[in-house]
Amino acid sequence: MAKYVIRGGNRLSGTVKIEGAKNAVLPILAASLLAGEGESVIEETPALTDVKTMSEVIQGLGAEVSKEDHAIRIQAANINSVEPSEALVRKMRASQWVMGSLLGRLGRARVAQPGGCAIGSRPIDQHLKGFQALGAEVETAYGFVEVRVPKGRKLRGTRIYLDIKSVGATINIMLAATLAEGTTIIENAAKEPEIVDTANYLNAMGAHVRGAGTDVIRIEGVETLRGATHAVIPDRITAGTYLIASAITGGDVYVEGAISDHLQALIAKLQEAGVKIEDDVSGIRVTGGPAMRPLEVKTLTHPGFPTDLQAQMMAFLTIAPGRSLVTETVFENRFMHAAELNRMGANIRTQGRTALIEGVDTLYGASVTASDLRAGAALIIAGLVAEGTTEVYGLHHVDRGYVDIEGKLRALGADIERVEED
Ligand SMILES: CC(=O)N[C@H]1[C@@H](OP(=O)(O)OP(=O)(O)OC[C@H]2O[C@@H](n3ccc(=O)[nH]c3=O)[C@H](O)[C@@H]2O)O[C@H](CO)[C@@H](O)[C@@H]1O
Ligand SMILES: C=C(OP(=O)(O)O)C(=O)O
Repeated sequence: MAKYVIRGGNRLSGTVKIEGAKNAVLPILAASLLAGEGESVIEETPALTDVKTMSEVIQGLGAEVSKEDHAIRIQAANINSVEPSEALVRKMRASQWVMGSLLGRLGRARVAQPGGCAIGSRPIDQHLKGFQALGAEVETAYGFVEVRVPKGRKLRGTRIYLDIKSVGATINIMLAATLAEGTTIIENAAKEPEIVDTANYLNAMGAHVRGAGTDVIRIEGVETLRGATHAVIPDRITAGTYLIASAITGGDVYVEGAISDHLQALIAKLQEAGVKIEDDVSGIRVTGGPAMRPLEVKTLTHPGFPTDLQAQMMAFLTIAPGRSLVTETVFENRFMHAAELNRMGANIRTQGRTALIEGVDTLYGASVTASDLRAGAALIIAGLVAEGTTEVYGLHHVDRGYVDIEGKLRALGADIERVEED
């Protein structure tokens, strides 16, 4: 079992470079299955376990996949399966996105049903509602979802209103609709930058997707798509994590590659807490901190405050003077880090979807466990300022979304090491 050992108290300073976004490269790899001809080259892909898993998922379906440096090359002409490996699908929820691509390309997909996870039950009813509206038959049985275009028919474009602004459903429906007959309009679509990036890749493949990044996405179906070269956008959640990590230590860090437009909600909140933020075309500089004032933070879909930065923000607020309030509106159970932060001396009370944080003067090192990816990031952030030594377990979660976080934090001056235990 691996753990991070962190001796808190060092101020971070220097430059950290941000890699490609996990949540963009995953749907883009799924989208690459839509290419009936030609090679796709996906550049700026981060070396994460989730990216490896998605590469294995599409490889298992017959795609030829090779990796060189930060690029992944995919040839999807000879897809020969509509059933991704159950073991891989169960490892990672994002593999649900191959459903949209396989349905669009081959008219059928059979995919293991995702279960709930540490942050909520996460149903996929909106994905399936969209596929049905496009004319697919949907059957769920024996732990699998099967979606199929009836014999002799094609997917037909239509108007789909999402009851919930779901990132996953917006992308899955967009993927299937690219090769449907006629025009699909997704209303109440999610607007995350990763959806825009996926749409940009689809358009480079020859798709006609307009409006990604707004509430209404319009997709005019085309006959075929071909491979394309695309560079993935920088990871706004990783960037936000380093901004918060620097701020809690009162540091001075330049987050290279971070796009301030993608991080407006976080930047506004850090500024409200008294942290100084400056941005230029190449990145964002954060100076000062920790928080001088408490905050009220409510997670929302983009451009609201991202749920994927909620845990890290909560860690930041544990030592903010006064009483902060965090409300989680996206996932129903995303506070498991609160109890672990309390083990480090924080004073957090959760009730339903709200967490009340009474700022304390000092956090103390403890042995804590990450329940999910961002909980892991939050515990590392707390460890950076805790008195004494913090041990963070559950690193397989952290490896899903952060490339060499210990090396990057060490380069900024943190005392952190990864220790492999028997
Ligand atoms: C790989 C990836 O990109 N994951 C991101 C994606 O997850 P994901 O795509 O799973 O998140 P969604 O936007 O779909 O989920 C938002 C909310 O809608 C609910 N819901 C969703 C679909 C559905 O059919 N029915 C339904 O009820 C979910 O349970 C959740 O409560 O967006 C989330 C919200 O920004 C991020 O936290 C995740 O990091
Ligand atoms: C929740 C996340 O990812 P996933 O949707 O893959 O679980 C995340 O990136 O914080």
